[in-house]
Amino acid sequence: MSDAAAVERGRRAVLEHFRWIDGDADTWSMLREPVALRAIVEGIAATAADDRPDVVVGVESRGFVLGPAVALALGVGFAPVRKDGTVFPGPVVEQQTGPDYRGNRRTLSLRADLVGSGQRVVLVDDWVETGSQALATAALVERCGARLVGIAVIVDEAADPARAALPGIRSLVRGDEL
Ligand SMILES: O=P(O)(O)OC[C@H]1O[C@H](OP(=O)(O)OP(=O)(O)O)[C@H](O)[C@@H]1O
Repeated sequence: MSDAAAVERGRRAVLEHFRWIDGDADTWSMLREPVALRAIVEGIAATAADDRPDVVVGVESRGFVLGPAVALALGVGFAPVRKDGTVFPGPVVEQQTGPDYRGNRRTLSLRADLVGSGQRVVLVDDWVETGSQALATAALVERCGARLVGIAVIVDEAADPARAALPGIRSLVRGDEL
């Protein structure tokens, strides 16, 4: 069972600190305040705990901030999903995304030696909208012989087609609450 009190503390922190800035979502300011940062990290971890991950993955760049913190809270390790042909030594699998919320297509990469065959993987990020990056991450994880069993984010604004194709999305708030 997830820790409902921790999820609620995370949710309150997001609703208190979230801002729109010139029409763009600001999910950085909420991480600046230490009590909110802890509440958000622990809240995401509480939502993800039921998925019993062996490893957390996070997509560059906001997933690199939240992912390791949530992994620490869950007592598991972290593996990065990098974007767009960056130097990434080791046995790498690559996957192109569909158009994201800005219409951009990305090439995501994951090191196959960091995700073990048969492992349960949870994706941690700040936001899911079109689901393009989450879908590509699911494909990468599968090609490593593992399985994406859940997605844990601050904000769930997932489009219906992506939601149907993805594992369960757990979030602190929905997009229409912001
Ligand atoms: O559901 P989607 O349409 O794929 O969008 C969600 C993704 O987009 C955002 O990242 P962004 O590409 O803005 O990169 P950033 O974290 O470097 O700002 C967000 O952090 C997710 O990773």
